[in-house]
Amino acid sequence: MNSLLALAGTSLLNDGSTSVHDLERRVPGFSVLRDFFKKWLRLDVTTLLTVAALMGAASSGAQSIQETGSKIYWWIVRFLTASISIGGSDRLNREVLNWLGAHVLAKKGTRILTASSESIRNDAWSYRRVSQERNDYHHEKRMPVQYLPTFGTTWFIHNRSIFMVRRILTSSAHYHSSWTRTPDEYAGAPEGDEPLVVMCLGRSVEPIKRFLNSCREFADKQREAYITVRISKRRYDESWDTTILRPLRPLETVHFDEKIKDALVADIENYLNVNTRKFYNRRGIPYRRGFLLYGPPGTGKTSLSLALAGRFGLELYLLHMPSVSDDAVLEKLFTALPPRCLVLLEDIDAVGIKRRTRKKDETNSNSSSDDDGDGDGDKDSDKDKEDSASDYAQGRSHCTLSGLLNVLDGVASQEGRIVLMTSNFAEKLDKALVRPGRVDRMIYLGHISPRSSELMFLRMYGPDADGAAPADRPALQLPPDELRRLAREFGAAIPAELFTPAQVQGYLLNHRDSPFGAAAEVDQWVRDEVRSIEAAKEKDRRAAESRRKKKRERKLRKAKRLAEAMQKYDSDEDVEQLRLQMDEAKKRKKKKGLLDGGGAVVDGAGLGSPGTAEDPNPNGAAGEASATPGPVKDHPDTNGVSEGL
Ligand SMILES: Nc1ncnc2c1ncn2[C@@H]1O[C@H](COP(=O)(O)OP(=O)(O)OP(=O)(O)O)[C@@H](O)[C@H]1O
Repeated sequence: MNSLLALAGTSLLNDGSTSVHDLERRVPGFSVLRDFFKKWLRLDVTTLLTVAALMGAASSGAQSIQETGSKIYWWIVRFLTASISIGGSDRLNREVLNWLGAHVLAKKGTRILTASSESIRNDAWSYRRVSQERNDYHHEKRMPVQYLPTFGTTWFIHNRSIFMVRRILTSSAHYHSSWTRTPDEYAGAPEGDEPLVVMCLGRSVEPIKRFLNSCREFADKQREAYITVRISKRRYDESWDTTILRPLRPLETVHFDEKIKDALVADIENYLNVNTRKFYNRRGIPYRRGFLLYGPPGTGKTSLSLALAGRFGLELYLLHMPSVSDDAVLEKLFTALPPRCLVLLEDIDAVGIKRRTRKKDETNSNSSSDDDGDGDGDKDSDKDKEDSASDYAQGRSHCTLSGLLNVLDGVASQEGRIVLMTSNFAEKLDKALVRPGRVDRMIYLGHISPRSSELMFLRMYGPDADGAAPADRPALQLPPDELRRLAREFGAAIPAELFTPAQVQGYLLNHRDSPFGAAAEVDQWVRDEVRSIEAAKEKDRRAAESRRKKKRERKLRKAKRLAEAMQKYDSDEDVEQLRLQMDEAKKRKKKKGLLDGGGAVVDGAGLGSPGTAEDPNPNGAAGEASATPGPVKDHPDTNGVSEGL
């Protein structure tokens, strides 16, 4: 086709008739085509081809001019500017873009932008919580739409220097744009991981370094009102791939025993002190600190962790243990932690519980299963299969306890970080996990006290932190004395150690616009809640009773079967033979049990197994904790932190 156009092009410049002849010679059938066009469409094909050829020549001329221009441009750029490039995944990349969004794009009236409704992805809480509902969403703030530079170059003046920032297109949008010749900025939206090149007119990189510092300072200021939470969202990815900003939560808004709170804050303050690090290093002690926050759901374990991160200006690295696929992933995530940060391991009891519980069950039901000898092994293996299928479905952790212990204080474990672990079932935790060095303090967060309920009431209806009336509810401006009186009444109506703070908060939220209503209806609410708690207890009691009854019946049936079998043996030899057979069956079963349950998981006496024969520590601190929801002892080797709301 190109040669045809070239030939046709020459035809206009040379003598027309010889060229047509030439064309006919080179393209057989050309004259037939020409006659057809002439007769039916009244068009002269030769002229059409000539015009097209001229346009092609002009375009390739323009292309080569463009290429030359581009070469000259880059030569000048290289000669006249200094530059620093920033990788797509570097945090600085995002900080530069944010700075440009706030300082350049908004002011310069740029016409080609990219928009994001989540300046930083905000979907960390989307992973499944298996056991309970959260009531935490009132803290979430909707992110305003943020406008950022799109692909290409943004130029601006900063501190009297001329800067250019190029956002480089690397993704599949490039393929489309080069294929369709669409300019990059119209071909697709940046995905957020495009590299940047920051250029500055002049031959020194110093102005760029200063500019990058400004971007960092600006980002720090923006962050002051937020906590940065980093999570690993993709199940089989080993990086902290998602960052979310959560509004700062003051420690005062997490209600529990003030003395314990102060002790905890002082402990962390002391740990973060530069002299403490030196102290640890000089004495060869690994510089790490671990805390276990435990108690029923909805008592503030997560809220306290977020508040502590805000209080100490630390980034929070959050791992929901049931979502961690295996030890290798856990190890890679821990290796990627920065030296100074707060790591929150949620629902730590999900690790290694299954094996322990199973083993315990086996021990408890040893005698009955021994007597059985009736193919329980098959049932066990079926149950194993069921369990792992359900693990898979529910996203339960496949990490082993030894894997977890290894990342907590193994050789490769990062120093200088604080680990907070949360658990609803501290009694199921292995002793190896909660030993000092891994867990230095255990803090029980329990049911709410009348005093904490009173404070929660004040927080709900009082003025905002800056002393202003609640901005969204200006009508709700109670005189301070009136507010305090209502809060006292409310607190007095809440029975001690019965409700979780989340329950009380839920009630108050339902009366968000009516402090008088909240105070007036609280007695009725308490009565209703107590009734439903008692109904639930009664239901549990009946279910337990029915389980016990069934177990008794099973045992009776077995005893009957045994007695019947015994009647068939009338000599001492027969009875002896029967005894030997039973012993043999018992041994077989024991051996099988050992093979099934042995070795993979480090087992230990649970915190909450006071008084069992195997438990070397029948009075273990958390054993008491689990037995009663009241104040609980601290780790025996640490200054006692015990807590009751
Ligand atoms: N001690 C508390 N003080 C103030 N608010 C609380 C407290 N405990 C819980 N809440 C409120 O209840 C909700 C749930 O709290 P949070 O998620 O911190 O509980 P949790 O103990 O971590 O629960 P889970 O064990 O289910 O993870 C939050 O909205 C929080 O504000």
